[in-house]
Amino acid sequence: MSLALELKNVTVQYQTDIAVKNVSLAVEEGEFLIIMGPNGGGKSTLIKAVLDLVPLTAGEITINGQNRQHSFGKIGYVPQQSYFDHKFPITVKDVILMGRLPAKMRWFHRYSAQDHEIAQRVMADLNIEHLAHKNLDELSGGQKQKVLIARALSTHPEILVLDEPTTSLDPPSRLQIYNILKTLNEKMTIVMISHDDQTISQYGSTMIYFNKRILYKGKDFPPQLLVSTNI
Ligand SMILES: Nc1ncnc2c1ncn2[C@@H]1O[C@H](COP(=O)(O)OP(=O)(O)OP(=O)(O)O)[C@@H](O)[C@H]1O
Repeated sequence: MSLALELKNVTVQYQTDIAVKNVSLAVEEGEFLIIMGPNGGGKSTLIKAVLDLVPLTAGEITINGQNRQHSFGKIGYVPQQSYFDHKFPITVKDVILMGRLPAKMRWFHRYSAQDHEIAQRVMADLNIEHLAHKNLDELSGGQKQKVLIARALSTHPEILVLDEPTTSLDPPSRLQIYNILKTLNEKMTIVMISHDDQTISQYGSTMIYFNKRILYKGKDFPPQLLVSTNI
């Protein structure tokens, strides 16, 4: 089995704060990796490092054996929902099309017929075609989350990275999102930050407990870790 993602001795430091400390991690193709850990423990920084959104202080990250800087389009990213200003007047289809924007955008970018076709297809896959012309702020939390997943899928990624995709969703909407992810996991590797310890047993193939470094990696969530590590 080949590696979808590999981190070797990765450190990320913000000014004086070390958020990720000398982390090494190998994620195999087809894994569903769940990252848990305390607030402020560096989980988001870890995935931002994978996405090339923060510079590495030390170490190396490869995506399918290639340096992370050559991974544009290979990773789909679903950020925390709070990233989006929900009052911003933008339609569902426009949000999904934005996922097709090239790494180096020109001033007047025109979406191609293929971009529109792909946006249509990912909306159909997630059963949200009927929402295409709605504004983002007209949607429920669960619908918004599906739109963000559709946007991430619009580049046909090999890895899908999600930052707490079910926060603030009710249990039925959570279940819908998890089931979508389970189906997607048949075709792609998934890396997801979650505070929902129910998730690991049913959906994740591996979990790590993270606080600046990996304190646990395995198949089960061990609650005693929270006590024994005093966090
Ligand atoms: N852009 C930044 N500049 C400076 N410090 C930052 C920046 N982003 C995060 N940090 C700091 O890095 C540490 C880790 O933050 P990070 O958001 O990665 O943690 P997290 O585990 O995702 O937290 P949460 O569960 O609350 O989302 C925190 O101390 C935070 O204040």
